[in-house]
Amino acid sequence: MSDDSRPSPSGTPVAAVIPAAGRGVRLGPGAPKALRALNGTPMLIHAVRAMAASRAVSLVVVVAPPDGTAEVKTLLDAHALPERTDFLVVAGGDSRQVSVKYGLDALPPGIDIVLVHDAARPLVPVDTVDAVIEAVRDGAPAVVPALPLADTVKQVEPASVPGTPEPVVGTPERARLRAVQTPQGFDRDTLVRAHDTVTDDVTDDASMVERLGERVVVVPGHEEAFKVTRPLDLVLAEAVLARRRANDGF
Ligand SMILES: Nc1ccn([C@@H]2O[C@H](COP(=O)(O)OP(=O)(O)OP(=O)(O)O)[C@@H](O)[C@H]2O)c(=O)n1
Ligand SMILES: C[C@](O)(CO)[C@H](O)COP(=O)(O)O
Repeated sequence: MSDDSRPSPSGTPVAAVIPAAGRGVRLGPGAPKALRALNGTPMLIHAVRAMAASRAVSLVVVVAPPDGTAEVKTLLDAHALPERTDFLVVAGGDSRQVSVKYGLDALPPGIDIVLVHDAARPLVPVDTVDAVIEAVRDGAPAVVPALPLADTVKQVEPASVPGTPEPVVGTPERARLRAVQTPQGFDRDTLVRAHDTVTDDVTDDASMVERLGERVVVVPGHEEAFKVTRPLDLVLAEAVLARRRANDGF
């Protein structure tokens, strides 16, 4: 998986926090989403390999389902992972935000850049990971990979009577919208401050940094960094893996 011929990027060590404690309700009944198999390998292992494929990443912290830390440790031991990377497993919380916080709390000193990467985005290419790291090293306190939208987006109000159509109240200019992926990359102190300060419910870490008034920038995301959320996404993920196998024997 990792290409050890790739030169190691210079700079401070980078850690990746992988929130993997969700249940995967939208995927349907079964094991916690991160532990479900893609091409015979747990989604989480694909995500861990995607982070460890970057030669800049020296530590991966997996935030496991609270009742699944032993199982996750066993999985990490059972799968071939780069020896140059260290791994830690901690228990997650009730929301993604809390799970990420628990991952941050486990980071040792000496890590200056932190990636936060969904276990549910198992197929992000290493070039995207490295592009995020590079942008943080270039001085941005927060970096998100993102893609332009294919669909037009409408803003709605809740329906006045449940079950009836929702009124549309606006159409944001699509050219200025981006669909945001992970890994999101941060200056560690900035991200820790955001998690210590912001109490609103948010759906990504960068929006916490935005609330601090700090600069957040976008780098190009990748279509293979999509989030496995609903059953059709599993079909797409298997197809991407089959294409990779056909192309380069992955
Ligand atoms: N309490 C939680 C909830 C989510 N996550 C993680 O956050 C990532 C993105 O969340 P999402 O895709 O929404 O996963 P789930 O919360 O599992 O999905 P659902 O909302 O369908 O239950 C996933 O890797 C998930 O494991 C987490 O670590 N802790
Ligand atoms: C962090 C994220 O993947 C960026 O698109 C997304 O916001 C996670 O959202 P979810 O509510 O956990 O599905």
